[in-house]
Amino acid sequence: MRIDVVSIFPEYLAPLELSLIGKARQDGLLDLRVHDLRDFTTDKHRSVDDTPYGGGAGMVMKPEPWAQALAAVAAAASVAGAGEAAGGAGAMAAEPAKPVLIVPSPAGERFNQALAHELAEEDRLVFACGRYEGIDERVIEWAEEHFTVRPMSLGDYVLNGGEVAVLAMVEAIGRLLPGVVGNPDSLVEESHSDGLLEYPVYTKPASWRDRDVPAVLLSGNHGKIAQWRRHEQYRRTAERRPDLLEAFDAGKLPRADRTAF
Ligand SMILES: COc1ccc2nc(C(=O)O)sc2c1
Repeated sequence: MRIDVVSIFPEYLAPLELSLIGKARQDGLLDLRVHDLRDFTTDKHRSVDDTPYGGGAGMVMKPEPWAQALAAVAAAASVAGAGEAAGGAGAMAAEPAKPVLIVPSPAGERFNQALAHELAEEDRLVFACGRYEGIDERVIEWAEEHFTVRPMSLGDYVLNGGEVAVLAMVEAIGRLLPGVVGNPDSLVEESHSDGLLEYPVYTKPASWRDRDVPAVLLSGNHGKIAQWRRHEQYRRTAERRPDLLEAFDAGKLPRADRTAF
């Protein structure tokens, strides 16, 4: 997968050079490139914002730098994509699918684990990090010609810009790519992988500050352990995220067990 991120604060994306995502980049599992929006300005002040039409507080990001930056990214990525799609030199170049352009925004669709899995299947993702009061809306309209545009939000709160949302989304998506996480089994039983929150985990010592690990986990009875873990998932989800439980089919657990917590 190739990911391009455009931002006026490229250094904000430095954490993506660390840990699992950083290693995935070094191992060639993820081709992630960060671009400075100011490199696509033409004035001596490298300006990227201006006052809002209609008045109001704050500034709005100018459309032309964004169009220049996104067109450059689309062109570069499509060259790479065409090569891949055509199976190398000599073959007829297949028309690559339009990259997905994710625009972090409080006015976007809510990002979640299902979307992380969906986006992890894409060949290319482009992220446009807004700042100030946002990006001139005409950029989003124009971008539809070159991208599948998806405004996306981390949650019902407002950040100062898109970079923090991109850090979270790139980590959530990148860790799902083949080979990034050492043991792919660890992706199976984590929160939201099956619609429920994950069960509690414990390690040595078996007794710590007068608190003992649940005895079932020391029993060696794998059937009982699986049953206990499943029950804990339901209990935690009911306590902390009843909204998820509503979305989760009650038919997967006999009614009698559900009333147990
Ligand atoms: C101006 O760009 C912004 C501003 C706030 C904001 N908040 C987000 C969120 O996901 O909460 S994304 C985002 C982008």
